[in-house]
Amino acid sequence: MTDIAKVPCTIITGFLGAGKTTLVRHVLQNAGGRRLAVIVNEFGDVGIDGEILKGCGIESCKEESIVELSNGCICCTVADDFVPALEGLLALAEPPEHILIETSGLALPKPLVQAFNWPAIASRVTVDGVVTVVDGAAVAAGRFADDPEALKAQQQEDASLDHDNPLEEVYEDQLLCADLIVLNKADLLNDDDRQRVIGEINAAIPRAVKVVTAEGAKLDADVLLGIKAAAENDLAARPSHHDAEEEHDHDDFDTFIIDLPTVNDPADIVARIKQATADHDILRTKGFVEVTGKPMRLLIQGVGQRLQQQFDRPWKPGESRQGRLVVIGQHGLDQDAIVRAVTGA
Ligand SMILES: Nc1nc2c(ncn2[C@@H]2O[C@H](COP(=O)(O)OP(=O)(O)OP(=O)(O)O)[C@@H](O)[C@H]2O)c(=O)[nH]1
Repeated sequence: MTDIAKVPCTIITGFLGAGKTTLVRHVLQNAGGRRLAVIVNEFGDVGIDGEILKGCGIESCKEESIVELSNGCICCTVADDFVPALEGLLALAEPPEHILIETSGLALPKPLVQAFNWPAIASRVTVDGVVTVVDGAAVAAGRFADDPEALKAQQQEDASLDHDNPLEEVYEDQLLCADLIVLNKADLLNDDDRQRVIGEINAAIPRAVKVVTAEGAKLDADVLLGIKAAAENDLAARPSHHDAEEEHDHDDFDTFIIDLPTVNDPADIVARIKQATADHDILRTKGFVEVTGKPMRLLIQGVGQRLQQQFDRPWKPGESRQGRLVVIGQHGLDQDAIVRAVTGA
């Protein structure tokens, strides 16, 4: 049972680029009168997600209600960052009625749920639900499954190898913690793929969890909020690959930022990022760049080889127009080669 005196919090998790920020933005824009606040955590931050959310254009959604945590993955900075951020929101003159917490795409949600049992906050907040956003197209393409050929080669080399696929582990941890799963990017799935992916998700979770399909993460706030799971009291039902560990790290993944030169034609930089993504198996790119003669900056979002770009807002007076691109991939990225490929230098 959820204690009605506690402020409900919804944790929105899901792998890199699944559509978490898109979902949070949609909820903010369709809040149905709820006073919401957001804590948003980015891995490899150039402040893209926070800015997208602050630009939601809703009058009732004040900037002070959107807190960015960019000091690493939220699951590892609970004491230093997350708990103080939550306390800060609760101390606002008009405290939120519901808090959305967007984790980074590499965060494990369970340590965050556990944090709700910390004495400093335990009596004041509860996890209303863990919503896991899934990139349907990425799952359908086998992004998180083991590559059978690679696995065979690994095992031939060392039969005792405890096989470990970091992408799959993060993805599964996020599924296993869920109270609701949003199968997003339905526009990129045919009916057969959708059924297959739903079947795979259900098979991966030992308890019954509802899966809803969405495009652009457009779901009614009433579906997402008010689940009343009190997940912090239900940790045993949410197994994690990292249960046995005192601490975990994110060494399996690399991130770095590339300074981008001003471009004359957006098509060139987009083509270069696409090529670098393909050549180096990059998981996620996001950032912005100045285009010669344009008063707006160009926002670039890449999830695997699928790239989207749009002029998102005018440059602010006095603002640095230095373009920046965050690159995230599995450990071992060839940073120098990627910088050369993207900048054309
Ligand atoms: N085709 C398609 N693209 C989508 C959909 N939902 C989101 N996207 C796009 O996917 C990209 C990533 O979306 P985000 O909402 O930023 O994903 P995220 O999970 O917050 O990403 P990280 O915070 O980097 O992990 C953006 O370019 C979105 O426009 C969808 O339903 N269909």
